[in-house]
Amino acid sequence: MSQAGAFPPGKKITVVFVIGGPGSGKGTQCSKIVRHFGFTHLSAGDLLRQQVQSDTEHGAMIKNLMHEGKLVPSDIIVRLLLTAMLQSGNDRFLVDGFPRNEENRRAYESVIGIEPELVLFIDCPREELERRILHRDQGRDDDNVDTIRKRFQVFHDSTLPVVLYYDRMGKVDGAKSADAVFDDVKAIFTQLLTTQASQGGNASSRRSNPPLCSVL
Ligand SMILES: Nc1ncnc2c1ncn2[C@@H]1O[C@H](COP(=O)(O)OP(=O)(O)OP(=O)(O)O)[C@@H](O)[C@H]1O
Ligand SMILES: O=c1ccn([C@@H]2O[C@H](COP(=O)(O)O)[C@@H](O)[C@H]2O)c(=O)[nH]1
Ligand SMILES: [Mg+2]
Repeated sequence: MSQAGAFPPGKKITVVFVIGGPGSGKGTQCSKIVRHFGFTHLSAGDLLRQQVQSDTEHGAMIKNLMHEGKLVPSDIIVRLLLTAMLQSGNDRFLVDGFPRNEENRRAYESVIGIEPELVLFIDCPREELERRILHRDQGRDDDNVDTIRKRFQVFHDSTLPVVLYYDRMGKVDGAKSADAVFDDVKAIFTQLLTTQASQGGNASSRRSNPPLCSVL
């Protein structure tokens, strides 16, 4: 059953999914969007890492799956996202790195049920992604050559098909500099928020709107 009713009645909630390969700059762009457009950034990976660090009920299982580059069960991540959304008090959310597969998408739809108004897809060649991750130096357990290969495989096999499910997709060239990518992101968000303001409502990602940007 959808939890959209868990939000204050009459409050319009805007959700944007931010998707891209490992190291494509999702977190980097989300920080800029937060500063510029006042969204709350919910990184699915960060929420899971917090669970590992706080040694919670599922901490050990999550740690092992992440180390293997595998996906954590949908119910866990959806519950974390919903809790973070409700706690934030905001009405604009960037969901970074989720959904990762079809099962994630369905679980989100049935539990949270707020259709994303945009799927921002950050496209970047694999060699560049690998280079960035191996230079990231943030102490992430999964930033090693073996796990990176597995994460790429999951992205290619499971995540890309989910991106294609959505009509309302904004695709940017993530191989440019972070500031140049943000120029493109800014244009997409400005268009989204302007359209929302003029329509006084949602511009849902599954309605027959033209894509904001070129599709894959
Ligand atoms: N456009 C860019 N050009 C060069 N380096 C970048 C760019 N965007 C981000 N980076 C760098 O690449 C690394 C990965 O970026 P970031 O953590 O934002 O990616 P991500 O998509 O969130 O990755 P993950 O899926 O692994 O969480 C970081 O070190 C970041 O500083
Ligand atoms: O929806 C999700 C998001 C993430 N994971 C797991 O976390 C790691 C790291 O994710 P980042 O987005 O790169 O921070 C990912 O490889 C998965 O193991 C997940 O299971 N579900
Ligand atoms: Mg990230």
